[in-house]
Amino acid sequence: MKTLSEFLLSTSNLTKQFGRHRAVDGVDIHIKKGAIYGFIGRNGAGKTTCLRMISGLASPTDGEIEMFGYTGKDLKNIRSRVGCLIEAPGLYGSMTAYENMQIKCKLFGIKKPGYIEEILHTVGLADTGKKKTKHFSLGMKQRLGIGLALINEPDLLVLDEPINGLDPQGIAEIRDTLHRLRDERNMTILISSHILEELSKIATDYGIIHNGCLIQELTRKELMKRCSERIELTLSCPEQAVPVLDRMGFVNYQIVDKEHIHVFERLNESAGLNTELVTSGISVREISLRNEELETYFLNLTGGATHV
Ligand SMILES: Nc1ncnc2c1ncn2[C@@H]1O[C@H](COP(=O)(O)OP(=O)(O)OP(=O)(O)O)[C@@H](O)[C@H]1O
Repeated sequence: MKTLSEFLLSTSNLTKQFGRHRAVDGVDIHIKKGAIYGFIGRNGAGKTTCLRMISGLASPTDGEIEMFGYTGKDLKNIRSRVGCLIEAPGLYGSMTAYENMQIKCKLFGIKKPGYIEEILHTVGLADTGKKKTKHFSLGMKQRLGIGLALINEPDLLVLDEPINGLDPQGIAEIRDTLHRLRDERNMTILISSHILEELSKIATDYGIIHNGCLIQELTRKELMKRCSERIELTLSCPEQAVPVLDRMGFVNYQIVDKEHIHVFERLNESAGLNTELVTSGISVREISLRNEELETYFLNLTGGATHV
C-alpha cells in the first residue's frame, strides 16, 4: 500500500525482541527527505538492530516501517532505493577499490562508463590507483563501504557507526563525503553514532535512543538552542517575569517549563536582570549562566557519564 507522508522514512512502534530482551521498544522515527538524521545512542542502545530492520536485514517483532510511502509487504519493492553500510564493509582485501566496486556493479548489471570513477570521486578515493584495500586505512575502508552502498543510486543511505574508531582526519573525510552526497545527490542519510559531538557538524536532525526507546527527536536548531549559551532563571511562576523581560527589551527568551525561563542574549546583564525581577516582587530561586556541551547534554539525557 502506498500512502502520502511528509516523511521519506518513518517507523511506528518499531519493536524487536530477542528472547526476553526487548532490544528495540516501540520506536517512532521521522526522517524528512534530504535530512541527515543522526541516530545517537550508547553502545547496546539498539541502533544497529533498528537500522537492520529499516534496511530489511531483520524483521520487526512488532510495529511498522513506512518508506517512500510504502509499508508492509510492499516495502520489498523499494529495497533497491536503500543503500546500507551496517557493521564493517565486506571488502576483497587483495583487490583495489575499483575492482571491489566492479564486482558489485556486475551484480547489478551496471556497465555505464565512468560510473565507478564518479562514485570513487564522491567518496574521496579517486586517487587510490593500484593500492589493494587490505592496505587501506580504516577511514578509507569505510568510505569504500559507503561507495559500495551508493551503487544503483539509492535515495536513502543507512550508515551504522561509520566514524567509529576513526581519527579526526578520518572523521573529517567522512564528513566531507556526506556533505557531497547531500549537496550533489540530494540524498537522505540515516547515520548512527554513540558520540553526539561527532555528528553535530553533519546531522540536520537527531534521534536519541536509550535502552531501546527513542527518548528524543529534535532538529539541529533545537539541539543547538538547548546547548547554547543562556541565562537560566528558576522561579515559581515564569509568566510573571515576562513583563519585566519585555520592559528591559529582552526578546530572545523562552519559558521552558513551569519553573524555568532561558534567556539567550545579553548574558552579561544577568545581575541587572536579577535585580529588576526582585525589585518587581518576583522571587528568583536561582539564576545561572549555562553553556552545555553537546556531549554533556547527551549524557544527562541518557543517565550519567558512565559506560559511554
Ligand atoms: N541477534 C541478537 N540476539 C540477541 N540479542 C541481540 C542480538 N542483536 C543485538 N542484541 C542485543 O540487543 C541490544 C541492542 O543491540 P544493538 O547492536 O542494536 O545496539 P547498538 O546501539 O547498535 O550498540 P553497539 O554500537 O554496541 O552495536 C544489545 O543488548 C544486544 O546485546
